[in-house]
Amino acid sequence: MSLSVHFHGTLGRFELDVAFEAPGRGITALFGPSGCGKTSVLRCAAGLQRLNGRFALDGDVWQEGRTFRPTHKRPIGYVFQEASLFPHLSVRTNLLFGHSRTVGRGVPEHIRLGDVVDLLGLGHLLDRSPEHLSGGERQRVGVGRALLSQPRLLLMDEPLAALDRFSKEEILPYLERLHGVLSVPVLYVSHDIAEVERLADHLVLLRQGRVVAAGPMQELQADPTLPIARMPEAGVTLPAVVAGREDAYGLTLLRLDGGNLLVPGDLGPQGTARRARIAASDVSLARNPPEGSTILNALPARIVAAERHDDVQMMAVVALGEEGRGARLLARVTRKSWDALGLSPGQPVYAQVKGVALVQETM
Ligand SMILES: Nc1ncnc2c1ncn2[C@@H]1O[C@H](COP(=O)(O)OP(=O)(O)OP(=O)(O)O)[C@@H](O)[C@H]1O
Repeated sequence: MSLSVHFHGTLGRFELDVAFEAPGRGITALFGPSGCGKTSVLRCAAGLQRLNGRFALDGDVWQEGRTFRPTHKRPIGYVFQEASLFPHLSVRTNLLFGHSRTVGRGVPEHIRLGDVVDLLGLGHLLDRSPEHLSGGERQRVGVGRALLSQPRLLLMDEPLAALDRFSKEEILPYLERLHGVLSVPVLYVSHDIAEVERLADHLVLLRQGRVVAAGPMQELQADPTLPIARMPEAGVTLPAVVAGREDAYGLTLLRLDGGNLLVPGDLGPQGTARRARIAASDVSLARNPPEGSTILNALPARIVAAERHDDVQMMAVVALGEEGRGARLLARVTRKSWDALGLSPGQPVYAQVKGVALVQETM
């Protein structure tokens, strides 16, 4: 853990008291409903807002007691909802804007123009004017510009919120590549759970200025007591590796921790790393190996926890593998079948996976 965050104080009538630790690598998402304090935490991290508390990155203290490093002395890149690019400068010059103010003044260059151009697919746009870019392209330039200022921390505040669905889909794969390629940690604010699940490795759930839970994405997703498990789209995102093909049927075998899944399509050569999303509504439970079913995937697992979801449904957490030591899935099942099968935590079951949505490449 090398990002240590604690801010407390009041903003107008809003009380913020947020403390969490996060890894010094990868994307940490701050997620919660509108007005819960996400942007305020980011502004405090940037030094744009001063509340009491402490902020340290890799042991380097930016705020503590009377110590308060002003924004211009914090090695951060900040990406907002809309990139404010200079309209009279080319994309290349816009990209290099922060670069000249850091590398030009002796800051070591750990992120180079060529790397950013490759990562964000900007090669064909370099000589264009920002006025002739789509919304998604502008945001990619905004991200590139922030990275080229050689930040040690990237702050992203709803970077996709202003984009239409099509542009969002276009830019997401570029952002997905960020955490695989760069070692710069990212604090990422969003109120869109689908976006957060695609991008983040670590999650901080906020509510009314407080941290509800913080931890690795997978762990929090599989906690039936948290508000994200109550959302209709609840599910888990698991690391997976392509383990083989069934060419005759157009299927790919994906290896998860504790079990294998057959999924449609060509997901790349053996060994390709993927992120597989399995929705709670796509998992059902059986006490015996299912016979005569069209469902391809029935994985041995063990029930580890269960919560009543509503009047009709239960939310169960199952851990894959006969011993129940593997990855955890959520399963939303009716209370009626839960009772009829006499299910309870500790029992061995078969998790029937009806569908695997979103299978992304990770690098
Ligand atoms: N400088 C300020 N003065 C007074 N109130 C403030 C200030 N900054 C933030 N607030 C209040 O703090 C609360 C949290 O705001 P914040 O923008 O951090 O929430 P958020 O979770 O990012 O919301 P959204 O998702 O809608 O952007 C809001 O009620 C806001 O009005």
